[in-house]
Amino acid sequence: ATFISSSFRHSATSLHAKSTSKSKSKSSGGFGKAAPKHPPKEPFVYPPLEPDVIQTLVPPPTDVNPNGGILSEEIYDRLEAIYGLEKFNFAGENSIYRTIGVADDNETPAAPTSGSGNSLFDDLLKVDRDDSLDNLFGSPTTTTQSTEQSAALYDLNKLPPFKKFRVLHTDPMVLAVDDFLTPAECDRCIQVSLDAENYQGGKPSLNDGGRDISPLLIGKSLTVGKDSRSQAQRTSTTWFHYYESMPELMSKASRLLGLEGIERWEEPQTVRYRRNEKFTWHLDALSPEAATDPKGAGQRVATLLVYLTDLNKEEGGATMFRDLGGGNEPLKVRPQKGTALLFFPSAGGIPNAPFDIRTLHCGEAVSEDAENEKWIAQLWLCQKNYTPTAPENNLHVNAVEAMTSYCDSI
Ligand SMILES: O=C(O)CCC(=O)C(=O)O
Ligand SMILES: [Fe+2]
Repeated sequence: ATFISSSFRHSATSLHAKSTSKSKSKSSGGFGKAAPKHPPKEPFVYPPLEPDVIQTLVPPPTDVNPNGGILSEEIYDRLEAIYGLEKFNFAGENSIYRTIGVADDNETPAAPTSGSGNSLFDDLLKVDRDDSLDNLFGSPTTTTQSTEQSAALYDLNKLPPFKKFRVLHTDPMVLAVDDFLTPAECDRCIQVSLDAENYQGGKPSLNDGGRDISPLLIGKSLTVGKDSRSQAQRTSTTWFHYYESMPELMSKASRLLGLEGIERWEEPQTVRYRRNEKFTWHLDALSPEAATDPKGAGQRVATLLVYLTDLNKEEGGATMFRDLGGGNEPLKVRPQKGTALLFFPSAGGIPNAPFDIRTLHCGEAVSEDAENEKWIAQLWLCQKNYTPTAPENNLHVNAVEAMTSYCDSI
């Protein structure tokens, strides 16, 4: 147990590593992410799930349509009861969303009843937690650290509900939403990132009002070596974007989760994996310390990742969930252009745990001879309103105009 808890602490500390050339402290990652500058000498090995926890796993339904289909009532019920998403993919044509009553704000998220006993994670779970963590998925808080007032002018109802779901795992819930972004929208997300790289130090990208909206590039690609040091790292490149330069992603992500505004989303990111690049096993949830920082936005409650390029089975680049494959194999999600992957890093799992250890995942290496590079766009939803820190002066409210015209254009 001592080994485990100190290792976790090491990972949590790495969250505070400075990693940008603009001397801005910015972490791209969650709990357990390796810091680019001071990687551990050996890759961190996560302990296997304990038998009690393994028993809580519920595989996907057997009648999954490989081409995607609408969600069953049971899945909508789970999304509401466990994850607090009362308006997930809310009413519309072909949507089976129905009103089941508003969840009690004081209710603790449903969790499996089997106890953790002498869990290897007991030390970790004893960390003092803010009471609000017991209410992870309650209604969005009305208080915000940020001074912005983003009166939502956009009408997310103008976007049609999503219809092509694949339930990849039931508990913890892992969903794929096919055709989430159009191919053109995927290409644009990549182009916005590449333009910034080309103009780095040169001509900035300007919005209609003349404001510089170039994304911030934070991780230069590192060559993967054969030694364990380099293999322990994220070797890809990450961009932090202005909300206003990603109106499609912000609008559709909020529409999917049934949110009315975008204030709880962290900065949109894009990640590029060249051949041989990868991201090792980690949890997206924040460390208990970071998640309970009164100045912060609480825990990360949802991860939404959109594949911007296609890679076939042989080309690698899958998102892998170590413990959700139903055997010794991990659950592998192949990058399919336009498909969104949604999972929940911090609800469920073992009772009273500050995160869901069952969602341990990684970005598999892109193979040497893959035809396409792997590109993803990624968003994290926080428990409370989030105050963006990158790029400079990034504000949710600045996206209202772009999102309004995007929603109006649909
Ligand atoms: O690239 C992937 O498939 C996973 C990326 C990821 O898990 C992350 O960036 O947190
Ligand atoms: Fe992740």
